[in-house]
Amino acid sequence: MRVYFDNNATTRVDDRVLEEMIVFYREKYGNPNSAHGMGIEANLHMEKAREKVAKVLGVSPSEIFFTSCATESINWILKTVAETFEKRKRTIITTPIEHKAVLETMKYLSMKGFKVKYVPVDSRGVVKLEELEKLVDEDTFLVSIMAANNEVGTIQPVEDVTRIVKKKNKETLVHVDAVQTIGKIPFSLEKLEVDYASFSAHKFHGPKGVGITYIRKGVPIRPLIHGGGQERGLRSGTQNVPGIVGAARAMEIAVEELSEAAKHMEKLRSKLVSGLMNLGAHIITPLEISLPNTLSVSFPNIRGSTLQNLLSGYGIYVSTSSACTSKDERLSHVLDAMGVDRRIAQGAIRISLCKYNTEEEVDYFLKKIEEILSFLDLTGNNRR
Ligand SMILES: Cc1ncc(COP(=O)(O)O)c(C=O)c1O
Repeated sequence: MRVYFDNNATTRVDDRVLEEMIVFYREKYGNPNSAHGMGIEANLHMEKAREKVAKVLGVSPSEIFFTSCATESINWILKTVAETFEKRKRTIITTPIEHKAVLETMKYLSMKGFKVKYVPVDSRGVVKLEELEKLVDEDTFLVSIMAANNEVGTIQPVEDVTRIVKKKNKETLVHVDAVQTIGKIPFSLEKLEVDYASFSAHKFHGPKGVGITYIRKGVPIRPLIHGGGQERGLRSGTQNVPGIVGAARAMEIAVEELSEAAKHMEKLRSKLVSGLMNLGAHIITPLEISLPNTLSVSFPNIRGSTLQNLLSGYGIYVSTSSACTSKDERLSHVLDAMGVDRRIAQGAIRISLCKYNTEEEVDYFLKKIEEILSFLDLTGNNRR
């Protein structure tokens, strides 16, 4: 049996998405920037995809730009917005629990002479709004916050964040890393005072290699990648038409089937929570304010990486922290910022579910965890 419980890292492409994409490899493979019939055809489908994405997010198609991944979208926004403000304002604010795509870009900006401020989070991983209010000042040109955390699943009060930021300084712009929201919780930009947002198709049963960037009409932005002037002169490079078509279809499906999928994942997660608690696990994820698919748990006396390896031997795939950093033995920066006890943090594994997971998989997982625990108790190996 193969059990894939690492859906915050990436997801299986939905068959319906794959089916739509294949046509654009086999038949409609024109370059969307070519002036002839095949180019026009590809362009038409790409623009239809842009319209679909815009509709789902409640914005205008002219505010949607396609990139190669969310990491590119985030780099693009943070670096070029900083560049446009360079001579007037130099403070940028974020949180310590962001994805490395944000944190490493912030490090780069700091090296370039920008002042990066971090708003602390509480023990559940929720940003401290009163601290945010204190930090935003006249010099703050951008606040970047994630809508939901990839490691523990905590959902941020994005609406309160934007309200507080704009109240304190109406010129401060807001970027939301919304990568983990689609297909898990309702997320629309329609009523949010957000200026930029980033998404990634491979996180919601779409293909790898497609980032979706929202840039509100009229806000500052410059190209990060220069060349042929695609994406209205702001992101050069021939667009990934099959990927873009797939991304739009995946987003449409994710939103149409959200309530059913969320209920299903929540049900499986509840079963996992009670099963794991019976085995002595410590639940890290703040269940009531988190993504329904995410569960960060820790067992005393077993390293998360050891448990991950043993589970992998049974064909069960979980992660110890985010996929980009899980080969790194250092403690998770997210758990550290939440003030999680070192022993608990060392034992943490992340289970992240999707619509395809089943009760049988949960039962198999719980059975194998129990076997591993009793084996370790018997042998006394692998203890910290
Ligand atoms: C919250 C968050 N932001 C950004 C990213 C980066 O996305 P991509 O893989 O599309 O670059 C990820 C992926 O792990 C993520 O979870």
